[in-house]
Amino acid sequence: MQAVAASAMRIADLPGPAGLPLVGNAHQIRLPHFHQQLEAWREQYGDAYRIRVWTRRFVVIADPQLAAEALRDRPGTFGRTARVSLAATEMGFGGLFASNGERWRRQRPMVMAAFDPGHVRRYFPALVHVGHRLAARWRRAGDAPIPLQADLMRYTVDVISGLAFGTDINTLDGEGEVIQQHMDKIFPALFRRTLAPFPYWRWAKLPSDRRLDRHLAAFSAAIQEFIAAARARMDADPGLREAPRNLIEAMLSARDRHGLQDDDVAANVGTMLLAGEDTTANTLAWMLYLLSRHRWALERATAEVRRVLGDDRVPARIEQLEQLEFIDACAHETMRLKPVAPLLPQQAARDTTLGGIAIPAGTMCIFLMRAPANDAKHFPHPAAFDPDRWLREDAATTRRVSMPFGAGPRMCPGRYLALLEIKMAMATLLGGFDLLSVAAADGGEVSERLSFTLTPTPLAMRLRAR
Ligand code: HEM
Repeated sequence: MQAVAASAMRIADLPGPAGLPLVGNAHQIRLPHFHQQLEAWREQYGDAYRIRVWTRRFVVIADPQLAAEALRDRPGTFGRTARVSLAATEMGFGGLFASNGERWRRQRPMVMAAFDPGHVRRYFPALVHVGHRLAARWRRAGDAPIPLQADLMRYTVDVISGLAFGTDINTLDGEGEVIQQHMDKIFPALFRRTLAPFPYWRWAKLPSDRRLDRHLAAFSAAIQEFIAAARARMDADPGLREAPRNLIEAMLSARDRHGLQDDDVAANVGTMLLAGEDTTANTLAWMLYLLSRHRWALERATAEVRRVLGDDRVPARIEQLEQLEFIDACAHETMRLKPVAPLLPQQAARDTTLGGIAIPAGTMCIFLMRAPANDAKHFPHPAAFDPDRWLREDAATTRRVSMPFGAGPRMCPGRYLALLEIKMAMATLLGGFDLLSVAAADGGEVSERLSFTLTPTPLAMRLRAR
């Protein structure tokens, strides 16, 4: 990243869609389809253009090299937008994802340690246990349609609370009220608030804001329970202060030594639940949908799982998951076509230039992450579902352009866990069941909706136990 050169192009000189006097381009944007609108404008205006939403000006960048350059230059030059930070902090999630600068720097190593491959591998027996519960849940469903995303979210929340909080909340065996039903409302609300023209809810609350407050209160009570349980374990066994076994214990023991506050601990517990739930569950939902539409790939994936598992119906050893090459390729191909983060908004923390464009401090940049990964310039037959492109010799180039976990120092710390969870769920499903169908629960078309993450229309899955 260079300092601003006198010859740099001004944002006002970039091409972009014409807007109306007051609203700019706001009237052309429907939030659930914001990403598709930005991708369509990219076809017209190229890899760098500008838009205005009310008073806020955005530079939209779809060049993968420039995106990687900016994402690497964090926390110094770019960071999460002030809107995301503020809206998340107001809702109680001012943890790692929403922080910038020193506050981010202080938290990142702790989170990285909690999700490092060595730690995640030690958790594997508990993951096997959750896999068995998922299989049992699906066997209980029999021939009935399975609400795919809802079940997958039970799975991901059970995994994350076991791994990061040391609490077995077991929502997979339950049917009633679960923590996920609050998270379902919180994530989309956070997204809406980050793009709202002004923060009206600070002055007057609509009925939807009051409902959100109730969900936030219930969610916060659940978080406090995780923290209280961890405190009780640490009081009973003071040795855990020196050798914490999971993220929540690490944060509690670092609280005194590294100046973390109670609020930081709660904010990160909430952050991990949100960041770990929706992302992995929706990636799995998209993957099952795409496999159901490409029967040849489904058959190959099924054959691979059954060969590797032998007599097991649920994986018993991590080495089995590590042999699932084709499943791994299917996961990457799914994240190329349906990345849960098709765009990454960032705000410039200081004056800079990016690709010859002068970017003053405070400018909002939106990096389009899916567009280049679906461009014939970088990928032959970009619209095809072709997992083999990840197994070919030139896969390294493929990986440089498709960046589903982001890039640079803020790259997703949960990526190793996410891929392991994905393989565990897929092996449990294909090992123990035949996948009959995945379709929109209402019988209509399956479409994309952006609500912080890219989600499919609610899906129903049918299985037959082997
Ligand atoms: C398939 C699943 C997942 C995908 C596609 C995904 C994707 C992403 C992306 C794109 C980012 C932004 C990276 C950037 O700014 O460069 C991110 C950040 C983050 N992810 Fe994930 N993620 C997944 C699963 C998880 C899991 C399982 C966790 C663990 C709980 C997690 C925790 C986080 C956190 C805490 C951040 C913020 C990191 C920071 O700002 O330093 N994610 N993720």
